[in-house]
Amino acid sequence: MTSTRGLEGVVATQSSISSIIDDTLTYVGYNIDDLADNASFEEVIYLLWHKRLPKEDELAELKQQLSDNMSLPQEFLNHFKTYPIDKVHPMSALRSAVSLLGLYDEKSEDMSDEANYAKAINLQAKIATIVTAFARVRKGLEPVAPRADLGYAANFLYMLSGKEPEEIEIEAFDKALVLHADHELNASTFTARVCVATLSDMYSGITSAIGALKGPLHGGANEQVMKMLAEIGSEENAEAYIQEKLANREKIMGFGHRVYRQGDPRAKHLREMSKQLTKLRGEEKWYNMSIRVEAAFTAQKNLPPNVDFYSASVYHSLGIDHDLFTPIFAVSRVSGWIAHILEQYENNRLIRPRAEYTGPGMQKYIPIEER
Ligand SMILES: CC(=O)SCCNC(=O)CCNC(=O)[C@H](O)C(C)(C)COP(=O)(O)OP(=O)(O)OC[C@H]1O[C@@H](n2cnc3c(N)ncnc32)[C@H](O)[C@@H]1OP(=O)(O)O
Ligand SMILES: O=C([O-])CC(=O)C(=O)O
Repeated sequence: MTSTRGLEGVVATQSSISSIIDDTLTYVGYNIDDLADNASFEEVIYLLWHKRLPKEDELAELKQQLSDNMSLPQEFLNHFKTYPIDKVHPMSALRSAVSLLGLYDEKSEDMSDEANYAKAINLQAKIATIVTAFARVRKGLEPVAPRADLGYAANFLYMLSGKEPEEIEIEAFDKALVLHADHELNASTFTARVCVATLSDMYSGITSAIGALKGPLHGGANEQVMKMLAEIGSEENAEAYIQEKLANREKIMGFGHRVYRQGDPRAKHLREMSKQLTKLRGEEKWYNMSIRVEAAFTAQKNLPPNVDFYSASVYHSLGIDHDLFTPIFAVSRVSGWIAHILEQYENNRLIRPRAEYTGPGMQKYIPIEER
């Protein structure tokens, strides 16, 4: 029995949700470039959950269901406010809050299709409210209630700032949500599938997935990218900074990928968005710095930027706190996690691989006084 480090190249399941073939990403057969340019996040949610694009009335119904379920129960908010949330990372708060959400759902253990769909809507709708409420409560501000007349992306930005977002902000944020929604069997999606393959409930699956997304080798990289850009500080420092990090054999966050070889197709969209938004804000330095970091890094290592690299300067330009970048990834990716959880339930088998044992051979127990 031999093992493969990090399960590289191992095909662990079948899925008809998203594919990465020859560096091309598709959701249910639609190229991500096509979706990024044309689809709204709500359309993508529908696509991932139903494996087809919605008709107008179906999309309207989904939007209504999300809107109807966005508000958090007052008891939940009261409980949430008792956390020491000014001291914790928002991904830790989100992980615990999603777990808590399960306690407020009387049907959390009901495994019928209807109950699972209701859980899907509840999670997708409320995750935006949880992240934005957290962001405000930790600053001593009251949460802002969602507005029924706003779409998902607009509502997120509105609940975060309390101000009606500009059209360009809504479009950029919506596109970022589309780009992050699903990604085949990435670490957090695999985690969600492993969890629910024991026939555990959807809240448990999403809570586990949030824990996996949090790490800096996965979704947590976007926050680290912004930290790096802030450390670099000015465009002229980019090359020297990268040289020093590489000389110390440190990883540069936002570069490299387990599956893509020529590059992550999502990065070019985020690069363009970063260019536009930093210009709009008069803060081109973040884009210019990112371009110089990319050039300096790729001149040394053949590892192109991944989805996390340019999303950092995009979210920064939208005025979002840096430690909310990964929770925003979760707000989008929960749509993909849910699709994979539903697919897992549909044709379930326990996921239980083997380990190649590398410990000592058979030993005889030695009584404690003789050791
Ligand atoms: C949404 C997402 O999850 S996208 C990924 C987000 N994560 C990051 O951006 C973190 C930085 N990148 C990385 O750590 C990696 O590229 C990963 C985790 C994404 C992929 O990792 P793996 O496929 O396991 O590759 P692994 O980490 O083994 O790297 C292979 C080699 O490339 C190097 N390498 C990979 N990524 C980087 C990087 N970002 N900076 C410097 N070197 C790197 C490694 O040091 C290693 O070199 P070595 O063979 O000389 O030791
Ligand atoms: O697929 C991966 O390993 C990581 C990734 O890019 C994602 O989850 O979007």
